[in-house]
Amino acid sequence: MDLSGKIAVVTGAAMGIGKAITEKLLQNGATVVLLDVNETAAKTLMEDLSKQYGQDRTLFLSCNVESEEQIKAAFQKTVETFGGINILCNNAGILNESDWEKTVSINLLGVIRGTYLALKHMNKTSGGRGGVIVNTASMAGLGPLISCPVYTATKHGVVGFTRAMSGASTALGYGVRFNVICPGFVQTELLSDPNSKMGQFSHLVDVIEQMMIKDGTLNATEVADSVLEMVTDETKNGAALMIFSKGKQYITFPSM
Ligand SMILES: NC(=O)C1=CN([C@@H]2O[C@H](COP(=O)(O)OP(=O)(O)OC[C@H]3O[C@@H](n4cnc5c(N)ncnc54)[C@H](O)[C@@H]3O)[C@@H](O)[C@H]2O)C=CC1
Ligand SMILES: CCCCC/C=C\C=C\C(=O)C/C=C\C/C=C\CCCC(=O)O
Repeated sequence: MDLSGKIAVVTGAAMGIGKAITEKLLQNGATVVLLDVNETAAKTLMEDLSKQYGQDRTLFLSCNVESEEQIKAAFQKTVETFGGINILCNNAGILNESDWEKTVSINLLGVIRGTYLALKHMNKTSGGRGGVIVNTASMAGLGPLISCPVYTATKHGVVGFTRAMSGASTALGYGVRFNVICPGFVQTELLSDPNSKMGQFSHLVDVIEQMMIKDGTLNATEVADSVLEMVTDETKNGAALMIFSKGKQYITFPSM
């Protein structure tokens, strides 16, 4: 899939992995709409991006993925400005075991909200042009991060939702591919101040630190390379890609 002229929407685009995905898609010719709640970080990034890629290749819209109304308005604005949506990266996520309902609302419900609302514009059976949706899960979507049970649950949910949507989209002729990335530890803000984020499980931080030392860490650009692969490789549908510091591997799930 050639990305020139393609319209991509990235959630949680102002920082970390979302920022790296945005830059990767721009480098490869796409136009990118950045959605985020952090207006300060987004505005600084936008100044940079418009200098590098031109004002007409990017648009920032303040959008909280907890709000159906805000996502709907952001997609509507995207379609009015650029004519459609070809690519959606549901990437926004947090780690907060104390406010675990917010973690579910952003990490899992945000992906579901984003997907259903984007399909209204992308689904070929309702006048859309088809395309691809790539969701950001985590290695914690495949195995337990013991200090973060709710984060783990949301990421398992994202993996399951993506795979089921891939099957549904194929069966119903939506023309939309669905893939999911499962990165290991990535050097971003999400890893900062773990004690405060793990709530009642903060005494397990040492165990996670040992895991991190053993497994190593990725940088966000390495993760974005994998997103690009899943966007452009049209043979990938329903794929889950594990990304770790020593390489990457597509997951084989038991057949049902
Ligand atoms: N950093 C890591 O070790 C790993 C992160 N991930 C996942 O990658 C995704 C991105 O995380 P990072 O870049 O690491 O974190 P980050 O904290 O650096 O960036 C997250 C971005 O999402 C935005 N955001 C947060 N809540 C939002 C909301 N309600 N609506 C819209 N935007 C919102 C933030 O403002 C920020 O720009 C998350 O889904 C995370 O779970 C997955 C595996 C490992
Ligand atoms: C210094 C403490 C770091 C705190 C960790 C914070 C965030 C982690 C975010 C992730 O998405 C974690 C990524 C990878 C590890 C997850 C699970 C590993 C389980 C895999 C297994 O062994 O089965």
